[in-house]
Amino acid sequence: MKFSANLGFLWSDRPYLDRIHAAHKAGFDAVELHWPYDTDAAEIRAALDATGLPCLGLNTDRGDTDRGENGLSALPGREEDARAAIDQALYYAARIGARNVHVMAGFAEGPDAHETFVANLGYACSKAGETGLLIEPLNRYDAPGYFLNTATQGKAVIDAVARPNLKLMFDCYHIQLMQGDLTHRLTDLLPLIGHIQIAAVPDRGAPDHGEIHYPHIFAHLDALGWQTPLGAEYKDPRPTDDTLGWLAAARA
Ligand SMILES: O=C(O)C(=O)[C@@H](O)CO
Ligand SMILES: [Mg+2]
Repeated sequence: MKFSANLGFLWSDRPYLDRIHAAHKAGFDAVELHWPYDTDAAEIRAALDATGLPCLGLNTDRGDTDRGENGLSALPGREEDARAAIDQALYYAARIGARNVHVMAGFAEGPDAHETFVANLGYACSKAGETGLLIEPLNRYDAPGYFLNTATQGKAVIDAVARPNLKLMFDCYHIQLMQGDLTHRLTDLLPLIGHIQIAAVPDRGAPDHGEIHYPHIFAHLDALGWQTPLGAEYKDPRPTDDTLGWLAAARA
């Protein structure tokens, strides 16, 4: 199994460029970013080229975080802002060679939000070119009021958009908190999944403790033929270099 370092969380005590080199030194196979927009894309690209690490993805801008926004694409009436965020993410992704853009839904509910999300995702699919698009259900404990909460709802949105370049970001941490049954769900949804992330449940630490026995998940994904690096997206109180025993164990 291969692994991607999510540099939104791992080594978050240092600048993005240093995080890429830290991930390389630690033996990760890829990296992924959250919101790298304050860092010059050419510099990120140079660090990726220097390390040989592919970048698996980044997120659309959240909007006005001072007002608590966490994505714009499911917000009725905010289509112009949502599409500007999609354009910005696709442009940045193309410059650094990122494989995917995660289009963030935001805090919204109801049929109008669903329709808005579907329309904005349709726009993103038309503009994405070679870049893949992802949507990610977030759990209700960390993100109460977020539009997209379950893999089941994610599938309904993907079915409604009906475009081959839109897939599900299956974050085992969020799905375990909302629905569980990870083994069957990964099997059933595999054709729709574009990226998989991991963290311990419920504390979102390194994937070496808690409710999810990750050696089983890794073996299961291996048996299913999954090859894309799994995104290590965890927040652990220890310095990142001290949390990587799970990575060594998975490699053994
Ligand atoms: O929180 C997560 O999980 C993510 O993957 C973020 O990129 C989106 O909030
Ligand atoms: Mg995630």
